[in-house]
Amino acid sequence: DVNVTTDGSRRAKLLIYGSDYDDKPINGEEFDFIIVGAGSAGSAIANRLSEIAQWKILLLEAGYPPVEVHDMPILAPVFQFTPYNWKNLMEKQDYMSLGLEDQRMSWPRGKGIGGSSLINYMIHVRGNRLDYDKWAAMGNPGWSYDDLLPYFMKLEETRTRHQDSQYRGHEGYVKVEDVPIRTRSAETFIEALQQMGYSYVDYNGYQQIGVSYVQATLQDSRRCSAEKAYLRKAQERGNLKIIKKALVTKVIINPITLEAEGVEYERDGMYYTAKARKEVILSAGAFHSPQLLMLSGIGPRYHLSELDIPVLKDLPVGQKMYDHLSFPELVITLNESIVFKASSFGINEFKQYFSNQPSLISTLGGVEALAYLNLNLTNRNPTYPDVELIFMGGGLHSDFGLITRKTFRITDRMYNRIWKPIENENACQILPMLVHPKSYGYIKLKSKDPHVQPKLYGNYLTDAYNEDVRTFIASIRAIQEIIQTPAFQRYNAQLLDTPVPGCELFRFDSDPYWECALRHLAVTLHHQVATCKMGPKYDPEAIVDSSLRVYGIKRLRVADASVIPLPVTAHTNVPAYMIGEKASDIIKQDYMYSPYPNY
Ligand SMILES: Cc1cc2nc3c(=O)[nH]c(=O)nc-3n(C[C@H](O)[C@H](O)[C@H](O)COP(=O)(O)OP(=O)(O)OC[C@H]3O[C@@H](n4cnc5c(N)ncnc54)[C@H](O)[C@@H]3O)c2cc1C
Repeated sequence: DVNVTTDGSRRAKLLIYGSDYDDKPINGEEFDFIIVGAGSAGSAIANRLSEIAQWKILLLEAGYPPVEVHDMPILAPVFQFTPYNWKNLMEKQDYMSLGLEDQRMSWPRGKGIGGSSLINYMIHVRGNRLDYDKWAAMGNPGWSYDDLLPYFMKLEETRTRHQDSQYRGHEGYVKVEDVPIRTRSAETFIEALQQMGYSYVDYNGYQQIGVSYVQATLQDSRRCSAEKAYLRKAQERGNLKIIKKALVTKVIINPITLEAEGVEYERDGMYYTAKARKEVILSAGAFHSPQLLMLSGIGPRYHLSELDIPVLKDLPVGQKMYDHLSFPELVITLNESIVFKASSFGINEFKQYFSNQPSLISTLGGVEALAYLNLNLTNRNPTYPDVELIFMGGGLHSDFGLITRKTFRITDRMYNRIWKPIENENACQILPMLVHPKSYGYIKLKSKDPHVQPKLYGNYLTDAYNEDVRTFIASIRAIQEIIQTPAFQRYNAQLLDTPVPGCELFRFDSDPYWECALRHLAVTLHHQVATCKMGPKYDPEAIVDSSLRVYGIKRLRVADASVIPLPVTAHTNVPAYMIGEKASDIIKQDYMYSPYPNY
């Protein structure tokens, strides 16, 4: 039906690439601001800056506009196999990813108008008060939780049933909803944690420690991407030009004055330039903002010299990168059918979805509930979690190993041994995610050709005191306790005890066994940060100051997840939106007081 619409304004013609945002490349034109990357942060900035009618804004995006099926939350993992993913792989790491194809972890990133918010799982978490208070304490004025709360509230319209209203926004562009369908296994998870003494909380409100159904970045049970939230209306303003399929190849910097003057970009094999009267803002994400800085001569001197890139500013770009690692192997079998099953999925689900009834199509690829626990390992503050537990009312077996496990590159050998035998059983999964890892990786350029992806090093589970492994094992013990609660035992819940192939030599369930299992099957949940770290001038790792200006280069800022200095107790989409909202206000204030802000 070509008239099928999701919001009354767009038609199924969007199934064709690029039918919206029907742009033409421009050459040599001047804009007030050029934003690179239409992802979560870049879209927010484009919207907010274009509120100033006399400013002319250019937003350049390497990927395509979204299509109608992006709206369907259940398809989240599928987009990793499409051109909407940059499809990066982590470099091989010794004693890590032993159960993954070629021992290389998949590190997806969204490529399109909407960025990673087009392919993410829509889990809506802002993080803990102490995350942001740490940022401020590190010498970043204006970034404490109290400073940022107005932005977290401004960006969202919270529609969830349970909420701490005074902490939540109700008029923002990003819509936050409950998932309309829930399994009884998720109810059981909530009940189990309550039996262990945890409260049901709004984890985006007063207290994060506790348990909750997942809050989702959904609008009317459909994906609410950055494109939908921030760009659809804003592009109708006459002063915002969005160009798709525009790969920015470098920032043009005057080598004498060290001022950013514009950018060079490539589209369909042709090269163009655009000039910035005021500023260039990099919002190309945690892999590509550092890549672009380095390609433009801003980065570690030794590394740029290796590639014959003239050095304009020696900064430790990409030298530190934190990420959130998770472990998808903890499967719980149950004796009743209270989980998602592939057999319950059929044409009816589509009918329900298109007639705006609760439907399985609106589920977040199986993610149903979250719990935040303090295991007293990485910190002693009882209000500050060290682990997030992600409850899925199904698992890697639910789609017969055809999609989700392939997003993680789990080998056939692993899948066939662990998950295949339970494909027809009632089973759910709890994934622990380490929120404050001690280990960190880094990024390097592979080539000075902007079309070649950078090299990404995870360096997981390498911290000196093995704290990351110990925290993971403590979280596995916590999950074992959860399974033993009366709530779960009502269903005779059992942790699957098939040994991970390669770890049979260790006694099952011993600490060394779990470490071995982690080194085979731990995977990223795609929250890479800190590659263009924000910090004060005296911080030897800092790339941008607390106004997000690149040290030593005028008229150039970075505003996206790459500036996050330390891992947050969150998935990183909401923090990226917050950074976009805050950056826009900083920029507006700078230029409202003076046309030439004082660098
Ligand atoms: C598979 C997956 C699942 C996730 N699930 C969740 C979740 O459930 N909840 C959550 O909170 N977070 C989740 N995240 C993380 C979250 O979506 C990202 O952290 C967030 O979107 C990052 O925003 P950003 O603005 O920093 O970058 P992005 O949104 O990645 O945007 C960067 C944009 O820049 C463009 N770009 C890059 N280089 C260039 C160039 N040279 N020229 C022009 N354009 C360029 C890219 O194509 C992209 O559109 C997930 C991420 C992934 C990949």
